[in-house]
Amino acid sequence: MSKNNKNYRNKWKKESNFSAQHLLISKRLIHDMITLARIRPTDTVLDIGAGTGALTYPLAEKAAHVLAIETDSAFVDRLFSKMKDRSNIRVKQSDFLEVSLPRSPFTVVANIPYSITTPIMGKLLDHPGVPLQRAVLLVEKGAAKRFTAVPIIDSRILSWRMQYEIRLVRTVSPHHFAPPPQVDSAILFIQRREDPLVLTQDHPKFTSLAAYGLRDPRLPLFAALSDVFTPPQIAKLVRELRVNREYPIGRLNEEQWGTVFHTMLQHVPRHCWPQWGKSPKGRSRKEDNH
Ligand SMILES: C[S@@+](CC[C@H](N)C(=O)[O-])C[C@H]1O[C@@H](n2cnc3c(N)ncnc32)[C@H](O)[C@@H]1O
Repeated sequence: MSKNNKNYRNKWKKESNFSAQHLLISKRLIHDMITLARIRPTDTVLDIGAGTGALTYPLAEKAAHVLAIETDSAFVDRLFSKMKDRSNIRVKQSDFLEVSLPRSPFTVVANIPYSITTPIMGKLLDHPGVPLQRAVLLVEKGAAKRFTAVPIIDSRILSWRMQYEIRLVRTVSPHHFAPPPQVDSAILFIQRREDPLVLTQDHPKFTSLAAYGLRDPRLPLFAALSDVFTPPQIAKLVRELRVNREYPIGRLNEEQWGTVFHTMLQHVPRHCWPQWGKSPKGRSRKEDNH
């Protein structure tokens, strides 16, 4: 390491006490993220892990309100000292995972702490009643790939994607940050679906079906769902899905899962629906052949 780099690292270490504080230093990237978020003058925007405000201040120029959440007290002091003339910024020194989310529609634009990416995603996306409209997040590239993977073999991610479109916009190299992280990052774009594939009130039923159906994503569809649907129902279902009964369940897309779910709601007696953490009771072969 060169002497300059060493000095820089030591200085940085003194300033922060958390090794994942990779601050954004690319004006271009900040501009691109905010443009992607299509902020309107009436919007409320959350900046999760605001750091020294690289995103917070430009966001405040576009939005009605910006809520900057940050745990590090040194960063919080800097955020306060720089916000004098900005009355639409609220700084909250808090763990994001402990914060109450707004009850009215909001957007998130953030370079989040990578160490808690999945808990952050879960807090934003697990409950469709949370009025998140859109999010533009910088995350580790590996995580972005996992959230946008095709086929979808993770039932929690599938449940998110029934409510939200999730897209990996582009890879971001480490030199956009100081200090640079050891991994590539990516811009993740999350947009609430105008027509969700599952209604908010049905979401818990869907998450139970998804967890059960994807318990082994390699299973052929007829075997994976044999406790839920009767053989004639499976035969009709696979025709609608335009696949054959041997098709691995882990290869269904979001729209196909929507069809499976709505067929279950319509034609399968309630006592045969999977319940969270339990196997379905099983279909008796004598049951009606809808
Ligand atoms: C990757 S840095 C981003 C900083 C800033 N947004 C930027 O782009 O320059 C992540 C920030 O999240 C903060 N942080 C870490 N854990 C947090 C948590 N649980 N809640 C809120 N902020 C957290 C860190 O202190 C750090 O400032």
